[in-house]
Amino acid sequence: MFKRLPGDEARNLVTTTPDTAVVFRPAVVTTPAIITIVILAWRLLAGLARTIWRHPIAITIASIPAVLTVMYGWRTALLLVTPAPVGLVAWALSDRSSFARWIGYRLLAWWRLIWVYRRHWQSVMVISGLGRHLRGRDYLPRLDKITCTSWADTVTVRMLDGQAVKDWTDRTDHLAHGFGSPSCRVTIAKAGRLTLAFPRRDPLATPIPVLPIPQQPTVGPVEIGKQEDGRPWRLKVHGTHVLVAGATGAGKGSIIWSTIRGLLPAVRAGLVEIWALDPKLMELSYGRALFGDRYAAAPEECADLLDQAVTVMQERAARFAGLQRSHTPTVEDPFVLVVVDEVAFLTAYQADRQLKQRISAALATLTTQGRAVGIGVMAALQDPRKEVMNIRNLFPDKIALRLDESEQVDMVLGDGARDRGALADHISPVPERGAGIGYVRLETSPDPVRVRAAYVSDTDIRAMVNQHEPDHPYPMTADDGRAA
Ligand SMILES: Nc1ncnc2c1ncn2[C@@H]1O[C@H](COP(=O)(O)OP(=O)(O)OP(=O)(O)O)[C@@H](O)[C@H]1O
Repeated sequence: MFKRLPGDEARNLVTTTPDTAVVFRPAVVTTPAIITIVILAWRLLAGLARTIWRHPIAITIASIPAVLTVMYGWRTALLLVTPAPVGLVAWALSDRSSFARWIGYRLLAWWRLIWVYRRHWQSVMVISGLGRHLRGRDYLPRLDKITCTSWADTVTVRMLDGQAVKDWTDRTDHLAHGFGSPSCRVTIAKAGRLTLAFPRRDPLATPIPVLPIPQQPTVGPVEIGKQEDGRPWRLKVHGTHVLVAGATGAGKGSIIWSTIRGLLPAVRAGLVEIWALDPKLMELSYGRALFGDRYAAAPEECADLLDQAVTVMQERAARFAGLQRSHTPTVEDPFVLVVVDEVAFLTAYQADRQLKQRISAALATLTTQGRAVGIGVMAALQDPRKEVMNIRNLFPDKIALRLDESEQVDMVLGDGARDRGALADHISPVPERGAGIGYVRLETSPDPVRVRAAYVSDTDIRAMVNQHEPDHPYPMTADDGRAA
């Protein structure tokens, strides 16, 4: 127990014994001013040398005007130097993206390094507990490199010896707020080094309008929206199974419909069949004509349709055995995508035990053996708990849209996904701001990617149906509702 004592050295004097007259006075050695000046000058020189060493091009460019002024006087220097900034402005105005790539983002990175990261580094590290203050010295993780993209800063750091990645993933909140960003995502760059991504703005803040139907038939990854870095979000459906989890109104429909839309030309070419299970009688019934007689709503019909899919799967497996190990879609053996909206209606909430077991067994069979023979399952559900969906781990690719609770994120995307920045429970419940936004964790990568699906409105679905099947038996009119 330390006790502060009054007096002129109060800050430095302590005693371990309460109410005692014994006082330890630290010896104060006055450093001569000249030594302090030499140390400061040395630090200044070392800093200058380090800057020249690290940024030779920037230093050369910055010193050209000064050198020209000394050699030829300021008028000539001004005349010689002016074309450079004028040229840069012209470049920026005429080709913004190449200017940003070569000059703009580099300048921004330098500015953000000085103004944001270096300025706040020490305080954020110490207060968040990632740095240590021991015996008067700060031990801080090293800030290595900053790069800027159109939407985020990527900061490479070297961890302190003995630190674990979890030490950082546990503190993403501290880091995000400390550096003035809405979030922070941590990925491993290499042993001992991490990459922290701090978004500066949200490129997914506004809804993405429906994407055009592809010109060519494709079963390859289907473009269904945009990734956070601005690149298209292409969802693989052939050769995998996809689980889409999200609370009510999270936008599961936009993922299902964007996928169907992207596959339409292949459906028309006979390379893909979409089998729809719509136990809620809401989402898929609206585009029923696209599925022909591969559409089921009543639980018994759904069970029958799933059994049919299993039969197709087994028949193909028997035929392919020993001949081919992967499936190539053909008109004879098209890729079958079984789309299930609200799968829990058929499993957890199904009162008929026998039917429930039949459906669960068929789904488990398809998800364990279907992908090699060209049968894929895309299932949507609201509640990802194991009691509701005990086969969720059989889906290699998972998408977490807005979820109600933070624990649900790891249930959908797997352990540690939320720590790695998949904040699906923070997605806005306001449809314009949050519907269709989610995090994807692909089989091949542990790092969740933030995405937004394009919004396929009722009018778009109607247009798809009318364009695909002008003579279909379920004509769509402007008055049709989704629950038709
Ligand atoms: N990608 C999107 N972009 C913008 N808004 C969207 C998007 N997807 C859906 N919305 C909006 O959110 C609303 C709810 O979407 P949707 O019905 O697809 O959610 P859901 O997850 O299927 O909900 P539920 O489980 O209750 O059926 C839509 O009516 C629409 O207004």
